[in-house]
Amino acid sequence: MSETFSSAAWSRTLPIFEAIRTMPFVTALADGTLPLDRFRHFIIQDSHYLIAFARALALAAAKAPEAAEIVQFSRAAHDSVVVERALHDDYFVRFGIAPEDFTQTPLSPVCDHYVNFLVAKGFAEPYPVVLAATLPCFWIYAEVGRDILARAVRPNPYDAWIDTYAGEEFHDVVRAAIAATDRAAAQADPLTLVAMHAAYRRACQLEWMFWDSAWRLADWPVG
Ligand SMILES: Cc1ncc(C[n+]2csc(CCO)c2C)c(N)n1
Repeated sequence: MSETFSSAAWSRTLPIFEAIRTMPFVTALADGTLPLDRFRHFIIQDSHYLIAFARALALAAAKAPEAAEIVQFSRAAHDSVVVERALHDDYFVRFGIAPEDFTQTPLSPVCDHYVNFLVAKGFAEPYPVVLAATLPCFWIYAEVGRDILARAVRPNPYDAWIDTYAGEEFHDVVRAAIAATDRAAAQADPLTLVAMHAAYRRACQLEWMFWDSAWRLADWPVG
């Protein structure tokens, strides 16, 4: 049998994953030394991001060829909004982010790019490419979560965040997203496969940039 899309995509982008694993934001999150302002920046931006991610998943659900996949991706869209609400109800309170801090903070340049990338793929591309664009969000997060868990210094101010993403329940969702993407790739023509790999790589790059943006407290250079 030929190699699956997911294993080819993972090995082609391994240097990006390695770069994410070792970046200052992720390292500081694991050892508990991450300055609060950087975590605050990250969760405010993530809150914006999760809504767009949900929209892209809902578009994937609408394009899915099988009823089971409509359920799978509309449930993932639902879960993404639930995670977003939990950020407000739990993390925003815990880390001292007032509702107006959120409403008055626009999307950072990187978040804006990632959001527009996901929504554009959702509207303009066929089902397999939409899945490839959304897969790194699931997969890289799960692997980074696992990796952080393995070296986390406990107790850690970010324990709750770490435990969510390293949990087995989340890994089941990730495995299902990988399997659906591989099924879609197995039916895809060569040009669609090329587009899938390009979308997957770009999303990996944006995952790296998202953490980096929070570490730098990045904002628009002119306002
Ligand atoms: C930039 C960024 N990338 C990935 C995730 C992870 N994530 C968010 S929702 C979801 C699936 C639905 O629960 C996953 C995997 C994130 N939070 N922020």
